Amino acid sequence: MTVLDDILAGVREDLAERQARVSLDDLKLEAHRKPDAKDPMPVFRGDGIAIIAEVKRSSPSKGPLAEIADPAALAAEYAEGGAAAISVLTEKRRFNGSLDDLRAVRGRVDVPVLRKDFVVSSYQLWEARAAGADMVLLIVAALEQEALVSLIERAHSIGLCPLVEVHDEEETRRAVDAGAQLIGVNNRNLKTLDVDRGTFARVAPLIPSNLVRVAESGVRGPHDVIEFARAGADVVLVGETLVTGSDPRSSVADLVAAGSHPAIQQRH
Ligand SMILES: O=P(O)(O)OC[C@@H](O)[C@@H](O)c1c[nH]c2ccccc12
Repeated sequence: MTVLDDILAGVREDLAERQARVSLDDLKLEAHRKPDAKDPMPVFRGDGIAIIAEVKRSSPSKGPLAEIADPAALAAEYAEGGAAAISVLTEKRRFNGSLDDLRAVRGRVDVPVLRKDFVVSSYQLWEARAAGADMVLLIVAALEQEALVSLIERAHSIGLCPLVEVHDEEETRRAVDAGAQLIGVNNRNLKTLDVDRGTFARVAPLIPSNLVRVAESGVRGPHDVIEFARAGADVVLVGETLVTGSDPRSSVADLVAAGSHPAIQQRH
């Protein structure tokens, strides 16, 4: 059993509990009352490298990372530093996240918000929209191809922008075939939790150049942003470095500045 299988088993149990408490119809009603979702794609395709900054309390590899007393205040600092979007972990058991964290962040920032979780059912897409998310993560390694295709389509129809996550060549082919427009290459293998920063550069060439490429995980600072940008990233997603650092606003600003370095060739 891989770490991912283990996480997914917990996710399914928690999901069944929520489904027993809140009907899909009620969720849909709540989702329809929300203002329209914000489309992150124009900014992701714009000048410079966009930074997605993550609210991450804990990780399966390291345990607790940071005491985040006020996730909305942290997200506001990220946005002030120039983050193009905010990612919020909502998985409970391994990441100590919640939809309450997402709602709090949504209430504070104007930039698009990503629900970072292990989505296996369209119920979770409605939950995301009802909590005010604009984007949702879909992990190829966690989904059969048919489910991946249908969750991508369903996300679009709800107004959510799916970020489709891969970590090898085969998963990348599946993501492209499934119609993903925004593909995240996770430098961390979710089956072993190992980080290999070479993953992005290896896999990115398989992503057609009209799609948007996101480099995820393992960013220690501006230097890594420049490396991923040189390897073809349009967007870089950063968590641990920001939550464990002392000044999230200026840390994000430094990453944003690195991403507009003149040595980086723009692809779009
Ligand atoms: O903390 P890091 O190494 O900067 O990584 C952030 C993000 O990429 C990571 O949290 C992540 C990427 N894909 C995921 C899928 C599920 C949970 C978490 C993740």
